[in-house]
Amino acid sequence: MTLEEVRKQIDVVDKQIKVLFKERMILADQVARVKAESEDAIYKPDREEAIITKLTGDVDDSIKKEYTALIKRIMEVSRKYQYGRTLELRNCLDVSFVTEEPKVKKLAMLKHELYICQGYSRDLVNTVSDYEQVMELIRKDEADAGMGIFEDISYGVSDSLHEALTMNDFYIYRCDEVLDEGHRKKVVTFGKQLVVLPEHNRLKIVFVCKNKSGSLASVLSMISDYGVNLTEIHSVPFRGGEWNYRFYVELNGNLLQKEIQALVFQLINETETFKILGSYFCEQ
Ligand SMILES: O=C(O)C(=O)C[C@]1(C(=O)O)C=C[C@@H](O)C=C1
Repeated sequence: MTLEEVRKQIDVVDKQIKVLFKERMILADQVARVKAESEDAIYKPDREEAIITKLTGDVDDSIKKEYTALIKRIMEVSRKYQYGRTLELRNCLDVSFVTEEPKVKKLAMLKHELYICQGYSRDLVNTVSDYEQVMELIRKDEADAGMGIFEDISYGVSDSLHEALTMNDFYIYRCDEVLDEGHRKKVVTFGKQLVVLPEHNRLKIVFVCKNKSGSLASVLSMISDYGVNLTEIHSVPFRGGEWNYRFYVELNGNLLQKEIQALVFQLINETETFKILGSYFCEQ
């Protein structure tokens, strides 16, 4: 057979797959409706495992892994579709945010970072020695917001600020690039509430995924399935406890967009822990 002839046959098979795929998505929509009514979880790992075992049992070893990958993928896109449909059917995204930036009269910062203070008079900045204290001042309403160096092009990310935001439920709502003696730094402003403005183009998230093969890959392919660009990723091991990692990710998108809401909804439901760390505008 010539290449042309084989390709013609592939085209025929692809058409058949397309018909069946559309039928399957109609069924996925029906599942989503039933589950939206009963408020049942979309992701059912046991059911997926049972489907894989049943279908792959009689498949030749030479294509078993490939077939398993295909079935997994079909169920992944089925879930993606269901998350989007569910959000249309019932407003169940449990993320609260405000749509106005806070007015900042008093700012809290680390003493040794005062030199990067953006747009505020240094006399009005309350300086302390660690981020826990910065956040404590905001909590006690002795400051309206905090500011700190989040990333430095020469030295990397600030683990302590990432950790403090994660552990204290604080959110970034501004990100400015500052040039300091040739070092480019990302300086963020953060506060007690998640602020989402229409002009924001970044969403910072942190998640922990199951410590098993393919978990991180499936989260990354999920992000890509939504057509969302991932602009930064790094991992940090947990302090103490079991050996596992937190993944910090910056996405290109805005929480007011339906697709981003569906992605967040899926991440909340399919990762071990998930948190939004901020929404902001970034020029880069
Ligand atoms: O059976 C279900 O509960 C479904 O939601 C359907 C389906 C599938 O597409 O086969 C999708 C998601 C679940 O994780 C399991 C299976």
